[in-house]
Amino acid sequence: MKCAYFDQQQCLSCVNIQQPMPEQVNAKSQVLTQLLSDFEVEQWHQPVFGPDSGFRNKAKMVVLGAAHQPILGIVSPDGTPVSLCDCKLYPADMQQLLHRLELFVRQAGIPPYNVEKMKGELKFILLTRSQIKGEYLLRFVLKSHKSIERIERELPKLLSEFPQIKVVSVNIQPTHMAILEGEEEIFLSQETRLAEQFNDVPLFIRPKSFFQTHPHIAAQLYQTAREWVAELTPDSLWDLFCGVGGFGLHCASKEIALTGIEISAEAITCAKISAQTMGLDKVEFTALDSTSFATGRDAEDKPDVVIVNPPRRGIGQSLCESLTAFAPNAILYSSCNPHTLAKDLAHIKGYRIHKVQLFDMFPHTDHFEVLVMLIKQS
Ligand SMILES: C[S@@+](CC[C@H](N)C(=O)[O-])C[C@H]1O[C@@H](n2cnc3c(N)ncnc32)[C@H](O)[C@@H]1O
Ligand code: SF4
Repeated sequence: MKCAYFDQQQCLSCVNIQQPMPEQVNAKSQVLTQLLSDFEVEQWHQPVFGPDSGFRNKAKMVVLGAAHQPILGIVSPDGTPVSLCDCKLYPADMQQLLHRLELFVRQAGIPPYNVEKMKGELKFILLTRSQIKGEYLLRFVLKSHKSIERIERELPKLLSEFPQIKVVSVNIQPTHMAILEGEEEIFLSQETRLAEQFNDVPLFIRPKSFFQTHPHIAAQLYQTAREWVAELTPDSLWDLFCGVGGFGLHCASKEIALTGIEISAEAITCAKISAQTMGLDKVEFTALDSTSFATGRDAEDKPDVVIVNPPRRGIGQSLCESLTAFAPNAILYSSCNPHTLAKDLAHIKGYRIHKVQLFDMFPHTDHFEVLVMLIKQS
């Protein structure tokens, strides 16, 4: 794909953008094969990839420039601010809204936060789009409460032009640190969650809950997990690092019991609403650390299948040892980092690697998602 920002070295996020998608996916497959070369993989499934543009549902824009001329984008490698409202990773309607938000900041007269001078108010604009209805969750990350009134003053006009914006909130991030968001979240809309749907599963997105950034691929990933789990005909499942519940909710049913564990309380709230909407009652979602949850459980308690989908650091040795100890019939490991995946696989004992499939969740970058199915050795 062609990207003028990349060609002019203004944004270098998509390191592989000049390669056609099939070539990118081939290169990723080779990396994965190499990293798993110490293991015997019974079935390699065809990699899954999607369109090269318009796929991303989340924009994290740094607010730069000045109140009379704000810029939503990034600081380019040469230090100048660059507006990324035209970034082709976003669908066309999202690009249009990003432009309108630049105008919003100007009309509201909110001074962008200047990291060097440690002055200004507006740090980031975070925008998430649902693929099911093209609706939006819009968040303003501010240094203090000072500019909330200005946002409230301009908001009705924006919402009348873009009625698809359903949730609006302000996040207060008072520290100077390079973190994206703070503890305090103030809703400026009646609605507090964005409704999404992958396959036939209703999902909900709230501020501060992780959500997959490539709906087209995420839907196929969850569907594949559902099909692989169905082959195992389990009575009970654990979904560890479950986020808003995408994996577990695809695999559970009225008959199959599901326990979902996730550190973020916001995400657990979303998962519970989904389960209720789906009429699943053999489901329990709890906000806990996955390793603490799994440690010390006795074998009586063990589920037939465990799904894990950790952050980039992987599940770690301790959780690998717990899984080895209570030995469920199968483990599905969905990973966004094949390096930590390979390390973790070496620590899970007594399993064979039945299937592996690559999902190109992060096109144009070196990153990708892998789904692995482990079956207990008999
Ligand atoms: C890669 S995301 C996956 C989320 C979910 N499975 C999905 O498909 O959207 C990893 C999740 O792990 C959660 N997490 C991070 N550390 C955790 C921990 N120690 N225990 C439980 N969950 C954790 C994060 O909040 C995040 O939601
Ligand atoms: S993130 Fe957008 S602007 Fe940056 S290189 Fe990728 S496509 Fe281009």
